[in-house]
Amino acid sequence: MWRSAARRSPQIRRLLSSSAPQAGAGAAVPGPCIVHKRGNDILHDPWYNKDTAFPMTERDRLGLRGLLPPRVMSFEQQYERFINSFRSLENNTRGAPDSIVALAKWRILNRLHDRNETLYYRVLIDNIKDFAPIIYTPTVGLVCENYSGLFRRPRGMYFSAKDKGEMMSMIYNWPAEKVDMIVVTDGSRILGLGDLGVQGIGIPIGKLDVYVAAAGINPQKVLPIMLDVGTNNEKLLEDKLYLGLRQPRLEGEEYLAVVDEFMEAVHARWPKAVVQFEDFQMKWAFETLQRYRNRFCMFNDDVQGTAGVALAGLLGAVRAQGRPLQDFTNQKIVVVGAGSAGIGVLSMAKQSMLRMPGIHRTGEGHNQFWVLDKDGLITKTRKGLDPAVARFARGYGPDEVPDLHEGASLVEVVLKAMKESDSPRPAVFAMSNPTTKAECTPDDVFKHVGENAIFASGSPFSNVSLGNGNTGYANQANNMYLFPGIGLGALLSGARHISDGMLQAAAECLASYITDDEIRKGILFPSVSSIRHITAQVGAAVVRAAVAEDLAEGCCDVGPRELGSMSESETVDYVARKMWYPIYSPLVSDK
Ligand SMILES: NC(=O)c1ccc[n+]([C@@H]2O[C@H](COP(=O)([O-])OP(=O)(O)OC[C@H]3O[C@@H](n4cnc5c(N)ncnc54)[C@H](O)[C@@H]3O)[C@@H](O)[C@H]2O)c1
Ligand SMILES: O=C(O)C[C@H](O)C(=O)O
Ligand SMILES: [Mg+2]
Repeated sequence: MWRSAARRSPQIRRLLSSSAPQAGAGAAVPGPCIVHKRGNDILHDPWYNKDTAFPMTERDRLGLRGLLPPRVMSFEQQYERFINSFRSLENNTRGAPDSIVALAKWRILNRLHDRNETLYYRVLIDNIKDFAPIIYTPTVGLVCENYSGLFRRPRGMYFSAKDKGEMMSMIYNWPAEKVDMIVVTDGSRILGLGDLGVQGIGIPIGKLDVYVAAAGINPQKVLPIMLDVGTNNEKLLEDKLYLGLRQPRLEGEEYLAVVDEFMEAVHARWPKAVVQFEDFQMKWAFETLQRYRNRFCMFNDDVQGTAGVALAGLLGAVRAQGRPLQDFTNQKIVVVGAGSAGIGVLSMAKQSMLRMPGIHRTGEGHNQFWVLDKDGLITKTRKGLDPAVARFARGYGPDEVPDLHEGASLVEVVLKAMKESDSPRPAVFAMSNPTTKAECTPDDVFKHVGENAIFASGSPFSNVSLGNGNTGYANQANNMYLFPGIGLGALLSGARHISDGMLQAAAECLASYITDDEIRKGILFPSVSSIRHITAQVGAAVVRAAVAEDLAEGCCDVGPRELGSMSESETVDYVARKMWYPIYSPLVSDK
């Protein structure tokens, strides 16, 4: 039933294998790179720095002779040296509290990032499964919580409420001439940790590291951004070390004026940059998405990226039950949390159901969704509902469960709404991040729901041994499987904006990635180790959808007509070839 053409293409596998030097680089021997500086300035620039790997000829050319120890190390030796020190750190911190170990690992990677980007991104790409939990979820949450204390040097840009009227010129302070990918937050809802104000900058940094590792976006062309409009976090406001504005958050028109000015400034300098909104509290997540999505090439990852990943997981759960995909329209779905993620998931699930062949429902009369927030089940009697949530409130109708009331608890909803469920494989997705905020663990699920359950979580967990040699799979349902491909596809297609069709194509591509055999075992998502391969597929699906909808304007010297004439596999090859790959280039000084 399900094609996995993507997986079976040996040509693409070869092209993208992360150990091959030509992977995504387009050439085994890199071309020279012109550098506008000399001597120590080069050693202190992580983009050009090669540490002890500068060959003697280059040391002479660039005024480096004598500034480094005489021995020239190879890239492979430097790589091994780093991995060895990382492994000794692991050994030396065994038994220490988890948070201490996590921060120590983050520090060693962060120091390499500050010093030598080529080596940093290569170790990240090659070890993405081990290192993603450090530079991304869950450790990035801990880093954000402790950001003001951990701060050593800035990364990215900071626009604050005090910069009103200045942003159009400030944007030119960024040293890179070209920026392709921006991730911006206002720090108001950092993972499940709440309002962390300026400290939320760790999230755009982590997301963009994933962009480089997964989508091969050139790290010189990424820009993490913090919009500091204040914080309502009392603890931070009182913290003497807090590095952000010590004022309550701007609200209403004042808030929107800051975001408007920022978006105009970005657009003026880099009209083709893709902007990803990340970790905005719900009201602003929806409002800014509506406000900008038809004017700029932007998307909200928590609403739209998450929705696609959850949809791929839900479709996988239908397949795991041995049912045809159309059966998705009969699945009962309970969503706990009526925020940007939960409502995003429901909207996309509903859209996908309505697109299924033979489905002509308007959605009003047919409702197999139950949504709860911190006050329990949401019904139409709830006062002051956000319009985005109101669409999913329970009311009265043929599909209503008569004895479920406003504010009913999760236990009541599951026991009553699911009473008649005949699902042989119930699926539980504990999507909240970081690990400490997960709704439940895989151990809980396989113990209480049964061995046939299907489990996924936002933060990584280990698989569970079920006895008799069987494994309960702990899938990671994280938007990292989609946002890199959405951003890359939007960039390479030169899309004017990011449409629902492009997002749907991304989700369907991810859903079709997994084979029937894997699905039967309860594996819903591929291993994070294949993230570059997945992203090439997702990116290509997004490019093709943009072309089909006539939204593509092309990128660099590849116009919409050429994109449109590419076959499916040629599009994947094209996307893969566009990926940057870390390799030392010969440096030539123009000074
Ligand atoms: N796995 C992923 O890829 C992914 C993507 C996006 C968000 N998330 C995570 O999902 C969580 C929610 O994100 P969001 O953007 O929807 O946040 P949000 O702040 O917009 O919404 C949170 C919602 O949860 C509800 N809630 C809080 N405590 C609750 C409780 N005890 N019981 C029931 N409902 C409760 C709130 O009422 C609100 O409706 C966060 O932890 C975030 O990190 C994960
Ligand atoms: O950052 C993540 O790991 C996923 C998601 O964007 C979140 O906000 O939790
Ligand atoms: Mg997020």
